[in-house]
Amino acid sequence: MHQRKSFWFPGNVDLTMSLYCGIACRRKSFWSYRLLSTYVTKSRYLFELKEDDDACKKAQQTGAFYLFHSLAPLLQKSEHQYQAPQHSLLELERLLAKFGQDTQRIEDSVLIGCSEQHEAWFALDLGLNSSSSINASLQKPEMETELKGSFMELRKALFQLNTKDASLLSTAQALLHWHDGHQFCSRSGQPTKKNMAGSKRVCPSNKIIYYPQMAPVVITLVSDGTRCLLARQSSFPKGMYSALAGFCDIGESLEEAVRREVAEEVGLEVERLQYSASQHWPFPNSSLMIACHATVKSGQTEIQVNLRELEAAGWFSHDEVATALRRNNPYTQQQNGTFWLPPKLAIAHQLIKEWVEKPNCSTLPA
Ligand SMILES: NC(=O)c1ccc[n+]([C@@H]2O[C@H](COP(=O)([O-])OP(=O)(O)OC[C@H]3O[C@@H](n4cnc5c(N)ncnc54)[C@H](O)[C@@H]3O)[C@@H](O)[C@H]2O)c1
Ligand SMILES: [Mg+2]
Repeated sequence: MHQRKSFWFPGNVDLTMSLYCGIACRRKSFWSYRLLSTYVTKSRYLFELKEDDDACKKAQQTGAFYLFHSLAPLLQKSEHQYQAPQHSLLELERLLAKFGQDTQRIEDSVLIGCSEQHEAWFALDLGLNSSSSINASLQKPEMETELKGSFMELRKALFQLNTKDASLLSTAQALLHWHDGHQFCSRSGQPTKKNMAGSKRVCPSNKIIYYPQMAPVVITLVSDGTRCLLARQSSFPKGMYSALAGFCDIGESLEEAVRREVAEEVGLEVERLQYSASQHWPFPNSSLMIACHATVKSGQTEIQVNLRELEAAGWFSHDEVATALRRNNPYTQQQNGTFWLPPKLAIAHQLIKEWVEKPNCSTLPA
């Protein structure tokens, strides 16, 4: 889920293949497609499915579907983990027929990715009211029995999924959630219509196009050179402390948002800033978490907690944080009363871990 530091070539992109592809594209010959890297052909295939409703419908024939009920993904338990089962179009049609539903409902599905072999992946919610089908939501317990799994709240399940499923289901849930909340045009009040892939909705009366949105959020680990600042909101699970987070205001740069949020929440001014990584976060609505390290001026470390935003904030030593990372088991720590950190999948955890490994990471002026 984490997008690492390089903006242009994330970790798994083969640079040689990308350069090769550049040459192939300029030649424009029939064999150029064969020279494109797997990643490029996959990206272009997904782009085609978003743009072309017929191609997307065709992709459903050989595609795989992830099922949801009222935004909770269908999961099956295997040993220590949960996994998200896939269903073929045929299996889905049979399931809908068994529950007296028409196959029109499949048009509510959204495209969430594809395999390297171009098997397209879709997500479909069987619990939300359907805009394509007149039938109401399907009964959850009956569906769970039939599907040999359970629809689990994503927030509870996310940390027990493998990285691929966690990322796919977060994308799927965010997209299904967005469609559910954008059924009508805010200008005309008329029902909007989604394209086959679910990458946009259009108002048929005035042609306004609505695209799925994410809110940018900055998350900052503030350090004074030797200690880092962790805080908690009253809504956090008992004992959990995290880095400072906040939504960007309209018109703000990333740097401005970091400075303002730190000032607002703990009354400090940051001096130096370094971008670390980013992450899509589906709760409560889609956010793009942008993680940074920042440093306060030495001697200006007195925290003034904004109690409208936070319950508590404090400076933690390198040893304290390193120890908390090593024993990061929320269940035992809640009982012991010791503080604990967000789970591995959350970008806050990665940011804190990065600081523990390299405490002087904030080097750029804010
Ligand atoms: N993945 C992670 O590691 C991680 C860690 C911490 C926080 N987060 C996420 O970051 C988000 C923001 O953190 P925060 O709650 O401290 O933000 P915040 O400090 O900006 O405070 C939230 C308040 O900001 C206002 N606000 C402004 N724009 C908003 C918008 N677009 N949507 C909702 N509220 C908006 C609301 O009044 C809201 O109550 C949260 O949704 C949280 O789930 C993720
Ligand atoms: Mg905040």
